Amino acid sequence: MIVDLNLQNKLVVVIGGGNEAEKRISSLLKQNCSILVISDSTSTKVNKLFKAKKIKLKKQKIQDIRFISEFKPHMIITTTNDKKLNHKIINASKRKKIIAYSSDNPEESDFSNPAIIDFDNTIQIAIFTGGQSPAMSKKIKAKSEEALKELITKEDIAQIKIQKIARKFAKESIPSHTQRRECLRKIINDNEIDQLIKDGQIKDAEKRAITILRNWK
Ligand SMILES: C[C@@]1(CC(=O)O)C2=NC(=C\c3[nH]c(c(CCC(=O)O)c3CC(=O)O)Cc3[nH]c(c(CC(=O)O)c3CCC(=O)O)/C=C3\N/C(=C\2)[C@@H](CCC(=O)O)[C@]3(C)CC(=O)O)/[C@H]1CCC(=O)O
Ligand SMILES: NC(=O)c1ccc[n+]([C@@H]2O[C@H](COP(=O)([O-])OP(=O)(O)OC[C@H]3O[C@@H](n4cnc5c(N)ncnc54)[C@H](O)[C@@H]3O)[C@@H](O)[C@H]2O)c1
Repeated sequence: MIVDLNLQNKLVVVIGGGNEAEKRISSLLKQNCSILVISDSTSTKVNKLFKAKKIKLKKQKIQDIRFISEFKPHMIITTTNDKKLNHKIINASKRKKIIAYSSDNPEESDFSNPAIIDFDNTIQIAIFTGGQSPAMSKKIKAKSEEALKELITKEDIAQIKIQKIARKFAKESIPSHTQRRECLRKIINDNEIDQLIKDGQIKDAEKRAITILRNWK
């Protein structure tokens, strides 16, 4: 089942600082969570992220699971090339009811990582084969990305941003769920908003959406 984790303001500990850590960290960076990497050695990319203050880093070889009680993370991702250690960490996380992921142990991890096609940090499309073939996920991602770029336009992304503002306003000003839905649909299908977005007049498109909301009865 593909779900979206809410990691807002949570601490995520990543053990290991190699290739796999890089992949997991780059997904986490989009989540507005704190990231602490603990690893005895780190790749250039991980070092750069530390220098840019995007992540915290502890250069340390993990030998036991004391870091769990020390940092009390919400989630633990272990990416070391030491299978025994990864296993020890995932077992301890489970005992402590902490969400856990191990790069070499999909069966015992609490979640999986699909291949993600991202549009402007606004739309994410996931490709997943249920662990059958990561390489095929990668291939299908590359194929789909080209086709989807034709389908999903800048205008769609702008409309999503307008809808975000409009939904907040609608939740405060229109009490009925059915009416809110109708009003938001009207904004999506409004020709004037559509044209303003196409002309790059995003502020005016937002204003027009708010006018529709204000006049809704
Ligand atoms: C899609 C993607 C997303 C991402 O990683 O973010 C992803 N793997 C990617 C690439 C990739 N990974 C591997 C290869 C080499 C070929 C091969 O082995 O097949 C390639 C291809 C390449 O690199 O070219 C090796 C590998 N992968 C896993 C294991 C462990 C095991 O199977 O036990 C091993 C063996 C390690 C070893 O041999 O030591 C396990 C998983 N990999 C998953 C995701 C999950 C299932 C996803 C699904 O079913 O769709 C799962 C189950 C992990 C999970 O639970 O999250 C990303 C491409 C996306 C992109 O590039 O955008
Ligand atoms: N899920 C996937 O898609 C996928 C893909 C490739 C590899 N893997 C698996 O992920 C694991 C890691 O692969 P990688 O390519 O990132 O390896 P890597 O060698 O690039 O990185 C391993 C990192 O772990 C650190 N480390 C090792 N022992 C440690 C310890 N005791 N304490 C702290 N840090 C320690 C190393 O310093 C290094 O930074 C492998 O077990 C591999 O089988 C999974």
